[in-house]
Amino acid sequence: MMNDIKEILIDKDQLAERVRELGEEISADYAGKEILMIGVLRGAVIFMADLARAISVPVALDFMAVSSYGASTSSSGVVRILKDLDEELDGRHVLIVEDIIDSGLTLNYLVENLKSRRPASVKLCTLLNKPSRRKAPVHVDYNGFTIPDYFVVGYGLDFAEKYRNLPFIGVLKPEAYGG
Ligand SMILES: O=P(O)(O)OC[C@H]1O[C@H](OP(=O)(O)OP(=O)(O)O)[C@H](O)[C@@H]1O
Ligand code: HPA
Repeated sequence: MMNDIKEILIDKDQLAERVRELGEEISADYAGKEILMIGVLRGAVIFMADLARAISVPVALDFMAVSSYGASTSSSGVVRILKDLDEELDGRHVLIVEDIIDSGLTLNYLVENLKSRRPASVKLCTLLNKPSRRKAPVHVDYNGFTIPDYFVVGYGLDFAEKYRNLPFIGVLKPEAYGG
């Protein structure tokens, strides 16, 4: 797997430190409340597992699966719900957890979808943000790192289901995705 990586963009220690900071900020903002963390499968799982343990207020976990990419490096623009929530959102404080916001199409759709279920609040936390690629507006409440327009993998992020278990965020060599 390492042979396919051009450079390490964010190493393991930088990830751990930023997750700790986000956890502190979120814990302070939600003092006295309970958070329903909604992870967007599958990429957010690793970030979410670490972030949940960095938060000191009570959290409940639920997951949604949506798809807009398939085995491609650019979004098709069509968001499909593959798995819906098990929890009701009525009166809950929802924190959506994502690994990356790229075109914004996935989150633009998801935020509106979740708001329509009458939660007490909806906020968004993303590990990575590529604002230069935005096609649809998304309000980001908690942002781990703003990154340039590179196709990145690792720490949950994949290319065609590969590289999710790398412990860092790395830039994929173009030849690894046929570019
Ligand atoms: O801002 P956008 O352009 O919509 O892109 C962001 C979405 O794309 C990725 O998911 P993907 O569909 O690759 O699924 P995965 O999480 O299973 O890898 C990522 O996890 C976000 O959900
Ligand atoms: O850079 C990326 N890497 C992996 N998955 C993604 N989904 C949107 N952008 C990316």
